Amino acid sequence: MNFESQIRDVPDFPQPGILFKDITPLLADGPTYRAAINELADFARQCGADVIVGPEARGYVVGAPLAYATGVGFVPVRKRGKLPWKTIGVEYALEYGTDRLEMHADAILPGQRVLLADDLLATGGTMGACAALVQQLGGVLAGAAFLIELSHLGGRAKLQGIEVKTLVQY
Ligand SMILES: O=P(O)(O)OC[C@H]1O[C@H](OP(=O)(O)OP(=O)(O)O)[C@H](O)[C@@H]1O
Ligand SMILES: Nc1ncnc2[nH]cnc12
Repeated sequence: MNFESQIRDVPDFPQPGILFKDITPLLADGPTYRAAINELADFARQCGADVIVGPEARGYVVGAPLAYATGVGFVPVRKRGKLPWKTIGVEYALEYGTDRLEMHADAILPGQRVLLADDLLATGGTMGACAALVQQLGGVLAGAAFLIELSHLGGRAKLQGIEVKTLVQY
């Protein structure tokens, strides 16, 4: 399946100098979206994932169908102030800005095998923060799955020791 042909480049979004990788054409094409999730689901099964963790918002369009496909649960990571229950949180840096990510304090059980999922790995700030949240709760990082990797931004360095699967690399 040619995933790359369904990813649109948008220069200077959301700010000058950023080449934004727009996945909405891929999501809008049913067979391509399904093939992408199926490929990442095979990886999730190989990792022996007990639960999928994904950050808002685009992490949900990868993480939630992966959870459904593999029959495990999904845990949302949200930006500050959005989760209703007791949370743990971590500050993180993005390719364009900084923010705080939070997870419910009871979301992961100690020893659970966690697969991290998102649409895109850039600097690794988001996934590094998700990994830190999982580790704070005693989860085991079983792997990390993405549609896209921007290799020149070196995000894998923030996921050392974790098996990483990406479908399209730039
Ligand atoms: O590897 P990084 O440098 O952390 O960048 C990747 C993250 O940036 C984007 O999310 P964004 O924070 O723009 O939020 P969104 O999903 O709500 O658009 C993307 O969906 C990843 O989560
Ligand atoms: N270049 C990029 N395109 C789309 N999403 C991103 N998240 C961080 N960097 C991005």
